[in-house]
Amino acid sequence: MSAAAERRTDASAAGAAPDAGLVAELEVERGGFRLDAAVAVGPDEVLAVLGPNGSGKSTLLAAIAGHVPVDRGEVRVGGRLLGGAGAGEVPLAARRIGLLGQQALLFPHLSALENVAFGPRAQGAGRRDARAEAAGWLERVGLAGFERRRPAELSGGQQQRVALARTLAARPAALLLDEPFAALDVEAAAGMRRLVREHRAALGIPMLLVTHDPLDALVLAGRAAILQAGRIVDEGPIARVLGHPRTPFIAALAGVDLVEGVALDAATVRSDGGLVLRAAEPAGLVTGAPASAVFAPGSVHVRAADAGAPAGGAAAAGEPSANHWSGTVASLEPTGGGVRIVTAEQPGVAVDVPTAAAVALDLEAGAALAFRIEPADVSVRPLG
Ligand SMILES: Nc1ncnc2c1ncn2[C@@H]1O[C@H](COP(=O)(O)OP(=O)(O)OP(=O)(O)O)[C@@H](O)[C@H]1O
Repeated sequence: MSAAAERRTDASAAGAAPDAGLVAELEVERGGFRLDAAVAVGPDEVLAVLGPNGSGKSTLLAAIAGHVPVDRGEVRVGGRLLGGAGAGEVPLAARRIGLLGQQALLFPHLSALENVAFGPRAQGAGRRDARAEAAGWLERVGLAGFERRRPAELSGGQQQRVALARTLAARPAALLLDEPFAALDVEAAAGMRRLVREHRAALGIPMLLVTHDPLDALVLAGRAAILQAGRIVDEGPIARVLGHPRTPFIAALAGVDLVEGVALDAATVRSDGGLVLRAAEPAGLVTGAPASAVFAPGSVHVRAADAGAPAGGAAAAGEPSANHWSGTVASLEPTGGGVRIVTAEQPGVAVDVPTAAAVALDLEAGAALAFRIEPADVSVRPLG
């Protein structure tokens, strides 16, 4: 089995039979970059693909769609070989893998109707039938009456809806979306999100969604795979992947603090920076083994450090007590309804306080603060 296959995202874990959906195992070399990844998406499932810039998300989708050459691997939908190194003989149009990107990329010289009719025509439909089907799709995406307009006569949001209609009119067996909402304003993006959700559910086809927005993943997908430097480093139900991130990138995306260290006991993690975090429930940590703790920046209680008191509730022996720490303010950033505090002693840990608390604390750079978090607000896990 290839390294990619060993790391294949597991639709069966979500109750789906992977062979009935989209299964891709791919190795791609591209300008010094190497992608070695495998995904499995159930027949009626949405998998969100998240990852930092340059981690290979677009390359993964383009390789599945057959737009970049694949060194090794294959793409199957419903068990049919549709792409990959051995699929050279399957013409692109016959692969029936729909790819919708950030830009609509419509044919500029064709009307909206002719753009959408292109797929049915390429699949052998007669001119009249293809146009009737295209008109139906334009109506479904809310563009009845816009049939004769050229792309240049449509707004960006309307163009993207034509592109969605064009993709779906080609009756894809699988749908790949590469940040399709990124270039749209808030209202147009919300409309597109709703259309994608409705139509994908109606078609019952596997969908891969590349996004930078954790809300897109929450609203549209059931599972998420995290790509980093061309490899999938985490995969699972959205709630677990975002709720207890395994990488600093996802922790930042999900807006939580991730602290890595070693386990002191089954429920306690000590970071390299000396922070000791204990969860309310034992979580199967093995003493001395790598482990991580996660908490929301807003769940931390903050007070001014008592002059002359031991730092942050440290015990007499100098060992910090669990869930207490102290620090001096290194930076203060405004957040939605308050202030984000970062200390010089724990630069990787953000703490959020509401505006009223920030005012009461008289926050300023260099201020000495004491922090406390309830065990019930800490989640711990083994690392790796
Ligand atoms: N056409 C190309 N030719 C050569 N290398 C490319 C090409 N497109 C992308 N790459 C390289 O492949 C790597 C992965 O890029 P890719 O666009 O897949 O990442 P991404 O995760 O989608 O990034 P982003 O979030 O910025 O869109 C990058 O190192 C990039 O430089």
